Amino acid sequence: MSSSVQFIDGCWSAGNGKTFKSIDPARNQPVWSGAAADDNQVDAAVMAARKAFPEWSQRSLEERLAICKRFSELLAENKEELAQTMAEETGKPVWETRTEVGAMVGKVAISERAYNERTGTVENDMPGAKAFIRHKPHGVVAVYGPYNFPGHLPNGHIVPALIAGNTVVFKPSELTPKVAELTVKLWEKAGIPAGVLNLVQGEVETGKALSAHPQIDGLYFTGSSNTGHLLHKQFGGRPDKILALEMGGNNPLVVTNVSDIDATVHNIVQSAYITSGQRCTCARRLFIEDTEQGRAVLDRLVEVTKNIEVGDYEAEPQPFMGAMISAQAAAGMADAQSELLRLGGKSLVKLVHEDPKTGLVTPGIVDVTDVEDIPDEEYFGPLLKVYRFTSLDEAIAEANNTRYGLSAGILCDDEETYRYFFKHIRAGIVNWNKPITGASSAAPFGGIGASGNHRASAYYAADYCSYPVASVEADSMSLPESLAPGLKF
Ligand SMILES: NC(=O)c1ccc[n+]([C@@H]2O[C@H](COP(=O)([O-])OP(=O)(O)OC[C@H]3O[C@@H](n4cnc5c(N)ncnc54)[C@H](O)[C@@H]3O)[C@@H](O)[C@H]2O)c1
Ligand SMILES: O=CCC[C@H](NC(=O)CCC(=O)O)C(=O)O
Repeated sequence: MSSSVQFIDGCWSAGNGKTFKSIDPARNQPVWSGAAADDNQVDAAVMAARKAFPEWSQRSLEERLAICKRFSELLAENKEELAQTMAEETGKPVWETRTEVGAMVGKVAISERAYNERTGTVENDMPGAKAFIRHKPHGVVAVYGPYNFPGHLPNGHIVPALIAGNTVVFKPSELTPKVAELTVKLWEKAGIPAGVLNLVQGEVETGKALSAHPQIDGLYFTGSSNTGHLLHKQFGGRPDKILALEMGGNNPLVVTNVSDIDATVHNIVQSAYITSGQRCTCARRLFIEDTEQGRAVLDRLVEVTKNIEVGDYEAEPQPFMGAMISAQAAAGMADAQSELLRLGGKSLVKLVHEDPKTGLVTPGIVDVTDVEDIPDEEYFGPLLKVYRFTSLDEAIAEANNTRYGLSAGILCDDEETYRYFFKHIRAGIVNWNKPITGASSAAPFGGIGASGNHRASAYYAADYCSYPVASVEADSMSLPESLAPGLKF
């Protein structure tokens, strides 16, 4: 059991709340355990961030960046240890967790560029004065992370928030506390001043205490749509607080008129099954034209899917898919499959959760073409629903028939078809002949509908990390030549 797991005001201390633990889902072994932060500790973390804000926000951008750059170097130096810990806590194969650490390393340079380009200073001449656009940090912000990218996604809020001059209270997923602890230790080593970044570990109670704290100025959340909606309700009537929500999706991928069947299937597999289907951008619904060619794509997809390697994160050669986050999550996917079959879906590839003690699960495909009233749910795992269609308009209408709107894509040879799709599809990420996962940190990242609240992250995270200030400035004053009616001087 780790004893000092909370990082508050520059000091590590034990939690005063309930003990919780993380489990290696591939091997069913304990990884980490510690006590949660109770309400008083959450309060202490927020107040430490409040106290640290004036000094941190008044530092020059260069000074703040120097610490962030040192953090980025330390991430690179500690890549293997962090990637190994991510693999143990999430079950993701190490080839993938190394990529995740790489994305964290790259985030600092991208966020610096985004800060300058999107929230830098703009100066315009006007008669007898200058007009300026400048930006100021909000103050104390809470950052919530999900388990599927326990390093990269919270990092995508923390780095731009710190660059902009905010101070942060970080509440990681309770399923990946060790990754959070290691990451914050690297920030400490990088020289982050006391109180500027605080870590409160714990389960939902800790999250609730933080989101309800009156002294936070904003909350940046990446996680499920359910939790995001709860937070949105909680922030109702609080226009003074900034809330950025990055949530899930029920993402469609359309296939029509493709000549390279293997390339098509590769894009589908990368979209549906990477990270064992545990990416918010994963394809959940595959629309395939009911033609000879469409059927050939589907047959090949079934064949390739049956051969996808699933296994332990350290296995050599490496599997494409590791374990899901928990045995419970894997069982949930098997239940989702049963429900689709009960509703009339036809299994094309059976998702199998063989060992109930682990999160290891094989990928599945269910043909739901003839099923009515399919739940508009994000099944967060390797289960793909197939819809056979006869007209593109019908496919697009069904693709849009969701409360979500995160990612969408089309695989087709013809550019006109893509342009038409682009015009009619509703999502924050729309790709052509590429997987719909693997979004770039150098682009905005967010969805519409139940997927987000129009505060896109990644490159646009800079936007929600500060507020714009408009100023008209003149270094001297004089009476205008013509006065407004009714004024006498
Ligand atoms: N759009 C994106 O950028 C993005 C990226 C990754 C994951 N996701 C989504 O995240 C989900 C998986 O992550 P998860 O299961 O860890 O999400 P989650 O919503 O269960 O948890 C996210 C965080 O919120 C906290 N939390 C949970 N309930 C809370 C409450 N009532 N009040 C305050 N805090 C609370 C958790 O402790 C955790 O820290 C999927 O739905 C996925 O699509 C979205
Ligand atoms: O699970 C959700 C995130 C998936 C991932 N998106 C990003 O990495 C966005 C880029 C960023 O935040 O820097 C993906 O699209 O695979």
